[in-house]
Amino acid sequence: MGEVEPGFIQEPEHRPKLHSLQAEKIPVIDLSPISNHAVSDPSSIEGLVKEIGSACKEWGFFQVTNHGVPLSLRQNIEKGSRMFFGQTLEEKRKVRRSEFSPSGYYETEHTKNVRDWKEVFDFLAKDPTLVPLTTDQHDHRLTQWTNTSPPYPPHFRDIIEEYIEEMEKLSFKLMELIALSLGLEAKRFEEFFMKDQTSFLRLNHYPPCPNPHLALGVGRHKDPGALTILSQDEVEGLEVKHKAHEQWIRIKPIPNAYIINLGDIVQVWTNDAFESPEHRVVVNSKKERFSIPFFFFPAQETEVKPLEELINDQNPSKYRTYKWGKFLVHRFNTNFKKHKVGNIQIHDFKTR
Ligand SMILES: O=C(O)CCC(=O)C(=O)O
Ligand SMILES: [Fe+2]
Repeated sequence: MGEVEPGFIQEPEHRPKLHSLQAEKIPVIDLSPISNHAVSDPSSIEGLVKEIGSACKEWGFFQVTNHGVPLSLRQNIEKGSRMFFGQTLEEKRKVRRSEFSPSGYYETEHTKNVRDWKEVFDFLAKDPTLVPLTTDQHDHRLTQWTNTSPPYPPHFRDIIEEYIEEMEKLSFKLMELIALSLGLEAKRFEEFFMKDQTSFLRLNHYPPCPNPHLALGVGRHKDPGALTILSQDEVEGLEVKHKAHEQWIRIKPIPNAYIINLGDIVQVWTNDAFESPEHRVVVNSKKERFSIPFFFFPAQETEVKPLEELINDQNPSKYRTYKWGKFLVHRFNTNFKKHKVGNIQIHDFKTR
């Protein structure tokens, strides 16, 4: 990626300030009380559940330490990602994603119709992943997405698969803590993910950018799934918008911690008690940056709507039900090409 061509340039109001506020305040939560076992005795983890609940309420964004993911596995995948992106464009394009499956390499993603300053490799957690064939609400046919294997570095696919298993384990634990923090049973969310989840892992590479004040690594957006577990390297760039102050805040990398953010599905399930935070990635002119988000997505047939237990006459449902699979396929189709209209958003299902 050489010049900042017009397709990358953000409208003036969305261009980044290169000296943003530092987020010392983003909660850092120690998961050691649950890192080696499932959440069996809620009373032993009351403090932790409270911390999770307030982090979700105030930010929808937090970091976790002592999360139980082996460091060696993280180092292996980070090294593999550097080696993969270090290849020539010609090599990487041999494993390009296609119109028929989102897995593979691509460097033309658009967020809100502006091109992102990044290149990406996507890998599905389940191979095959079952999804609707079309976005048409009345079309019940399904299709399968399958993975594209990165041929280099050697054994990279095995490393990715092993890493995804750890991401899934951590996601289930976090969803249990979130459920408890809402006064629900720990396993309340499990059914949506046990069979046919549509999660995927993304390797992001943000090359140095000659005009970092004009472009973004990823434009402002909310993640559409239930939650995201992000590994970022030591180069800063991720920014989150604080709900109350409306300011962009830079997340300071903590070595070996993971950044967790809630996605739109949790916002709908909780009827806006927890919100999915808007975030973006700023690039810089000197250093390249790598990150690895895991997007925890439910099964395609999931009907997303506020949970019965969390709505009542005083707090009626704010959303119409939508089918996750249709939403996902809609997103995939619009991200793949530049479109005149914006992406589908949970806002489209808002009733009040
Ligand atoms: O690279 C990052 O720090 C975050 C990337 C991100 O927000 C995304 O891929 O959805
Ligand atoms: Fe994101």
